[in-house]
Amino acid sequence: MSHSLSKLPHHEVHFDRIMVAEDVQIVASDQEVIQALGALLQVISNDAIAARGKFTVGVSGGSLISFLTKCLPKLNTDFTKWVLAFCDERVVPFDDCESTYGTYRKAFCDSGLLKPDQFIAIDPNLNVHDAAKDYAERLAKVFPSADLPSFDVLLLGMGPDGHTCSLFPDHPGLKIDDVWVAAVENSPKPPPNRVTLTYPVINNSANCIFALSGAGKADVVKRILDDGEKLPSRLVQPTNGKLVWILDEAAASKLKPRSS
Ligand SMILES: O=C(O)[C@H](O)[C@@H](O)[C@H](O)[C@H](O)COP(=O)(O)O
Repeated sequence: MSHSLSKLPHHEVHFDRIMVAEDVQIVASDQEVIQALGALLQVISNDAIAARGKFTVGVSGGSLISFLTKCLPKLNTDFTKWVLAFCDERVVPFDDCESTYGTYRKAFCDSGLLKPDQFIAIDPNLNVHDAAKDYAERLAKVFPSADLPSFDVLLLGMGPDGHTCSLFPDHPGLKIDDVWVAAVENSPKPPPNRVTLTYPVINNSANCIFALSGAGKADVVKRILDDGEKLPSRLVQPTNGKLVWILDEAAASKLKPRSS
């Protein structure tokens, strides 16, 4: 079954208004971001495992990895039931320092917390277009007979330009809504060749969690959470799922005061 352009029901993507309630958690520092992220993962993973015998999580690169290295080892969860896929991935060899899977494997498999076969990794030997198609087929094995994958949670980062996954401002990937995984050839954030989940998959997740820290994100956090600017991270609008922003005070420093 190939998730080619014609395969998916056309997913109307309306972003003219913010449709989901979002939970904005502002905590003191990145340490508390890590704690809050861990607390959510503990609840979501145990609920998923109790309900379906497995926990499907999409992970991102960047600073999220260091957050997870600090919080995952403290979780009380059955890691053998975790299935980890990538919200986006760079199409480079796994031993390249830019490989997100390679970084996760070093961080979590060398320590024995997770096993390599718990990760749904890309085939890095394919060109970026074939890697995207192939990745969709790999995801289809995790979500058999599903029109769209429904992850229990996607763990998202956000760049200072408001990108998330490998969906960048003014980039054609933003409009791709009839495949599960899109190819990105000219990412403004190196390396250039990536695959990324598309919004139909992202917005079909039961939970989307942004975990951000640092003053470098303050401007774009304001543009998104106060001004509602339609940057890629703002277009994360889970249709039936929950949207959570975990921000430290530095990242939230330009936000208007919010009622708790
Ligand atoms: O592999 C990637 O590049 C990421 O998936 C990317 O989307 C990342 O989440 C943001 O660029 C934020 O990165 P930082 O958290 O390091 O700022």
